[in-house]
Amino acid sequence: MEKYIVKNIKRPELKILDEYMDLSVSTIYEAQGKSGIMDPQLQPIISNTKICGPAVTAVCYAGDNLMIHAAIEVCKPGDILVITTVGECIAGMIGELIVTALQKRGVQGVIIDSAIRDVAEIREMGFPIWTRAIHSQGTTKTKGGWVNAPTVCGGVNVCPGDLVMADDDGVVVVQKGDIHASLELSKKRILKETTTKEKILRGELSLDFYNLRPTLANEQVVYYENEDELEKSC
Ligand SMILES: O=C([O-])CC(=O)C(=O)O
Ligand SMILES: [Mg+2]
Repeated sequence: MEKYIVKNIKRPELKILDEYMDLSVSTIYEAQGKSGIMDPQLQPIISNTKICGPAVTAVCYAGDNLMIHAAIEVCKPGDILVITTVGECIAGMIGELIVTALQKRGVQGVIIDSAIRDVAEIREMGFPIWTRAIHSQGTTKTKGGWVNAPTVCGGVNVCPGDLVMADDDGVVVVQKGDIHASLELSKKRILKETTTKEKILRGELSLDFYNLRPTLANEQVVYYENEDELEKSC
């Protein structure tokens, strides 16, 4: 299979990325019909952080980070580098030095379906990464692969230029062609949740406004007035 690097990709407009920043991973995932969410084992190394931007992808061979070095040159400010490997990999594919280079290019953050190292330093640098593992084992820089090829990260298809959002809840991907529709659906969901929250704050019970009492009855869940009544029935 031909190995390649695509230097220029189409990215979503900045205006729409700004609008997405008001959303969250869980909202987008729900609005997309419960899809696009990565494996929850990809965890953030810094909490209370949200990133949202176009995906640049790097596909490396396990234990070799040559294609990450090649990807750095292709990244533009605001990009999110999505790194996957051919073959399972728990070696520390990126560390403080690569993160220094990524920060210098204005990359917002990294999603990596393998491992990283130098975590204390990267936290200190305030650079957000969602990673499957942390491991000090080093890598080689000898094997060709792909930059800006379609890939699968954390179980989700990612194409270059897709929108990636990551926050404390995980990582979600919005395919390029769905960006406008997902935004509208997400906004609708936020409106609905705002109304629900207002009801909760007014003291309304979710059992009533979701009309869940018939469901409890259908599930044959029985109410007792107190523990004595329960004991008597046993
Ligand atoms: O150099 C590497 O291969 C990974 C690393 O530790 C760094 O980027 O600092
Ligand atoms: Mg290092």
